[in-house]
Amino acid sequence: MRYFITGIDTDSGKTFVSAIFCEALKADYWKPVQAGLPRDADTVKKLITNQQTRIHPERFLLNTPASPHASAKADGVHIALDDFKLPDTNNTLIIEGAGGCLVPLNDNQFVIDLIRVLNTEAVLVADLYLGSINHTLLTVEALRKRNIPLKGIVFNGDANPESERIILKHAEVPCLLHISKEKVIDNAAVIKYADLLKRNWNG
Ligand SMILES: Nc1ncnc2c1ncn2[C@@H]1O[C@H](COP(=O)(O)OP(=O)(O)OP(=O)(O)O)[C@@H](O)[C@H]1O
Ligand SMILES: C[C@H](N)[C@H](N)CCCCCC(=O)O
Ligand SMILES: [Mg+2]
Repeated sequence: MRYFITGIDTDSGKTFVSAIFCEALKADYWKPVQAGLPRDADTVKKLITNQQTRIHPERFLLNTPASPHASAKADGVHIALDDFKLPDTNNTLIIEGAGGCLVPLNDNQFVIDLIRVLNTEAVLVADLYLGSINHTLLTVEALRKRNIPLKGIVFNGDANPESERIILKHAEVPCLLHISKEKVIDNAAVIKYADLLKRNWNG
């Protein structure tokens, strides 16, 4: 199985959630497009403690922390969907996107097109700021429109029961995990949430 961790925006918590999924499922990790440093792959490597997870190299490692289409242009590189080949592994694979679903890879193609061609289920990370209901439901609608299966939503941030209720009602998918604001993001935080995820996980 493979899961594409997407978010409702950049900085929604995809890397933290990817580390939690890798830890819970002892899964491999792949960030196909990294724009700027630090490498999310390095962050995940530091955050996990299981010995089974393998970190696969990025297909595009770009210099500028910007939208991949712009970051690629600055490096004189062109990203095309044909450039991506799934890493060679039999293990469960966690794939992390860049920013949200409609972040451009080039002038015509988006992260959401990469999710589709990689033929993966998506997991949506939704942080809970004011405005996130709209961003979350728009993302769900974009995934639906392209027939991309959505495994569920991970809510990230201080609990907001009314936001979560209305999102889940319309998204018609389960909440896989709820992450609170943590003082420190470290191995212990990842293990704590990996244990919670395993309780909710139905494979
Ligand atoms: N629940 C949380 N509590 C405290 N800090 C958090 C939490 N979730 C995420 N963060 C912090 O917020 C920042 C952004 O999170 P993260 O890097 O996971 O976002 P991202 O969605 O992966 O962004 P990108 O689009 O750049 O890949 C990081 O510094 C991360 O440690
Ligand atoms: C550099 C950053 N941390 C992400 N990797 C890329 C975010 C692209 C966001 C583009 C946008 O939606 O405006
Ligand atoms: Mg990230």
